[in-house]
Amino acid sequence: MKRLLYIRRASQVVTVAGSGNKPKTGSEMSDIRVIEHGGVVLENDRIVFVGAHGDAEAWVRSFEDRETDAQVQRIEAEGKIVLPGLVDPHTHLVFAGSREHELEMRLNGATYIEILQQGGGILYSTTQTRAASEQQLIEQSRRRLDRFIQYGVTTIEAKSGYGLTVEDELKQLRAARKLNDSHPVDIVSTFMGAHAVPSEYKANPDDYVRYVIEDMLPKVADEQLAEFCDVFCEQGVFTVEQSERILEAGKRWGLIPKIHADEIVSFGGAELAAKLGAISADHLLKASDEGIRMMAQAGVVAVLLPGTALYLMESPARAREMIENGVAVALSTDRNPGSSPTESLPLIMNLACFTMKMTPAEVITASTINAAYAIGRAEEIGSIETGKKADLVLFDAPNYQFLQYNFGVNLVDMVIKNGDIVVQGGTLLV
Ligand SMILES: N=CN[C@@H](CCC(=O)O)C(=O)O
Ligand SMILES: [Zn+2]
Repeated sequence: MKRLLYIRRASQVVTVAGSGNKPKTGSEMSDIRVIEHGGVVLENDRIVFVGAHGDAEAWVRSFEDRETDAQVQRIEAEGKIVLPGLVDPHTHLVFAGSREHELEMRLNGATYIEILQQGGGILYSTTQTRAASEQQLIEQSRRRLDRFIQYGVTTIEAKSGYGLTVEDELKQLRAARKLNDSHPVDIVSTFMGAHAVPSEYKANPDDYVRYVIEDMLPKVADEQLAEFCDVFCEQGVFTVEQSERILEAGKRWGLIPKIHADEIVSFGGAELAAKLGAISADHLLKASDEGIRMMAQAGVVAVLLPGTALYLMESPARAREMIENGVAVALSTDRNPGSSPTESLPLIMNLACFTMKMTPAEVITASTINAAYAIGRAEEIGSIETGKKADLVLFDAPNYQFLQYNFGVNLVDMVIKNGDIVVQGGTLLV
């Protein structure tokens, strides 16, 4: 028997359609294709119709005439807006513990990199993650996923990078895979063995680079545990040359490059992303003019993380210059234990408006279709178009601007994942 879910009379359906086969750039980022008083019809896990109310009613009636034993569940969405399920293209989901003790260190003047170089930061989380079992990682990360979906996020990318040994990196990636199989949020995995140089290699960072290339990458590829390879390319972490070696090796194993680029200093990360044809370069607080120009030309998506800039008390990335120069911009929480402990992508969307001067329409593009491009999923998710996955979020808002106008509140009313209602009235059902 066929089963339809029909969301009717939404005050707006924000489809974010029309990107063709590339991310939205420049003025396209403002073109979010809103249908006033619209409806969306889902059949099992697919979108089968989207349009104005009258057309949606006619479509469903004709369907019911044809399929007399079909089940149609109607969801009244008056006063609400419907968006594609939000996509978070940069998280460090799987780790153990937390680092609240670092907040006061930073308030007293210690920098993020100084804390890392003293064995704290990423290395502190590495110690905790190494000590945790795969099952413990799954349990801690599942709670984070539950919060993600309550904020309307239906797909995330998740990186390894708190193991920094073969076994512990594999443990993180296997945990992500099991979570993907058991939780409604879809997880796309990235191998990030080059997140920091572990203490045991402090004196010989190049040996660690070799270890990542020769010992970690083949195993990750062999178990098909990741689609992307990422590197923290930063002064005091991995040099441009080391990053290039790792990402080129990743490519040889079929992993698509991503880069943590120009976060703390202008370091050539954006330029390297363009040179390697990376799918995204992320952070970019200190990206150079030339780096921005090269990214636009090479079609590298800029994944911007304004929550991290705020948390590190730094100026945010130059989103306006990027958009004006033709770079496709996406947004992310950067969920991690040390520089962005939040699952609230809607808060990040607020921050993108208020700290980077992105408009509400650009922010929606950046959190849906462009984010989907940043993780190679744009054919399936990121917009409300027939044939795409039935991943939707309904916000208790009369129009899309209302989302950015309100600040730090969760307006999610309903989340539909693969055609199933998983959040209703803001409450998690699964
Ligand atoms: N900058 C490097 N990595 C993470 C932070 C990881 C951590 O501090 O634990 C980031 O993207 O912000
Ligand atoms: Zn990160």
